[in-house]
Amino acid sequence: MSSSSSAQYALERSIAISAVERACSLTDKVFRNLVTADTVTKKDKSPVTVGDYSAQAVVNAILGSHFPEDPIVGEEDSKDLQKPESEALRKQIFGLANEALKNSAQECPAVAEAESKPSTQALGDRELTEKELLAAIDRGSAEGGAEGRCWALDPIDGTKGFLRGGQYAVCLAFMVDGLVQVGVMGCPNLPHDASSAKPKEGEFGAGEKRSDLGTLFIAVRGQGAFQRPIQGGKEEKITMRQISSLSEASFCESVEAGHSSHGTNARIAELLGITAPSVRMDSQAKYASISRGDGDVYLRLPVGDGSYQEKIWDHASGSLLVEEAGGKVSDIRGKSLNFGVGRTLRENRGVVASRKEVHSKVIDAVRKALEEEGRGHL
Ligand SMILES: Nc1ncnc2c1ncn2[C@@H]1O[C@H](COP(=O)(O)OS(=O)(=O)O)[C@@H](OP(=O)(O)O)[C@H]1O
Ligand SMILES: [Mg+2]
Ligand SMILES: [Mg+2]
Ligand SMILES: [Mg+2]
Repeated sequence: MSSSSSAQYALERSIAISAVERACSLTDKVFRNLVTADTVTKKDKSPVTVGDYSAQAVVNAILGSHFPEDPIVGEEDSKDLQKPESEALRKQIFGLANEALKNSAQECPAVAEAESKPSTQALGDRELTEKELLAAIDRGSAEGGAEGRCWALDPIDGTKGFLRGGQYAVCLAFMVDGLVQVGVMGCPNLPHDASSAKPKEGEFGAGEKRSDLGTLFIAVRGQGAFQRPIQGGKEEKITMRQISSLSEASFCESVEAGHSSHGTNARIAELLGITAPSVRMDSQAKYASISRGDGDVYLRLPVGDGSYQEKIWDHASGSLLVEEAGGKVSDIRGKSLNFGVGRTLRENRGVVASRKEVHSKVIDAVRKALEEEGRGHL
């Protein structure tokens, strides 16, 4: 077994933090300048597209300059962006991504140190060309697998939350031989302290951002889970809440019923004697929330025939955060999530995350609820 000294994966940790911070300030800017109430009523997804593509370009360019050999499994690709009718979109992405990459070395000591080594290519000295930016986005087309180093990136997780002015997350994970070793998650709209008043949804673009919003979560296998304000500040260790009985627990679930079955969740709560209302939240902010004790159980039950394969970038960083905060993450049958079989979690169905001690009880309730619905085969 490898050692878990804090030096292990220190460079991957700091480069990942720098990349996620940079992507978060970009997506925050996109939200403030491009998302309007009109965008949402008209179901115009273009701001999300600009945000997704530019954030993936920025993170991949940073990873590519420091770890040129590392494959990246990222959600987006540049196929649609290459179409002639996407020229305006390409221009926007070009401007946003280059601005975000500017001065990357000066702002982060770890990045500056790494960039001073002759083996890495400095970023920010000159603008990336459009071709280089598209290539950076397509660096995310790796197949994943069980061997060697690999990154998983979701440039904007919870796209619907992003548009609503609710929760979304920039999620980056580093894996070795299919096992997540580093997870970094930036949640620009999540308060540092959950007990502070919830941010109002629907304040599209206007006004100053509340200073207590924006939290960065970091986990390294064997080294614990931490959070700090995304703008900078001291990291604090986070752990899941200690509950003496599952009946005191509260659930965290998706906003979209099409992503996770709300009805089955309600039955599971009943079986476990849980009376607290479920907290609904978009994105991997759900994993972050239970990691610091804002809630206790994250349930993501398959909808319909259960054929949807979860994507590795939707769970890699969040699942490590929960494990390092004292939790256990599995699929609905209690099987560990296998991140080493490609771009999806094709060996798993759904996700259940909770404190280790109560996990098997939650799995039993999940099985019972699914059997009652005639979906015990899932
Ligand atoms: N059918 C189905 N089942 C399960 N999951 C699905 C499904 N369709 C999409 N997705 C993925 O859900 C990601 C967002 O998950 P959330 O938990 O944040 O859902 S939600 O935002 O509350 O809707 C979302 O991630 P992003 O695309 O990055 O937002 C999708 O990858
Ligand atoms: Mg996602
Ligand atoms: Mg996404
Ligand atoms: Mg998406």
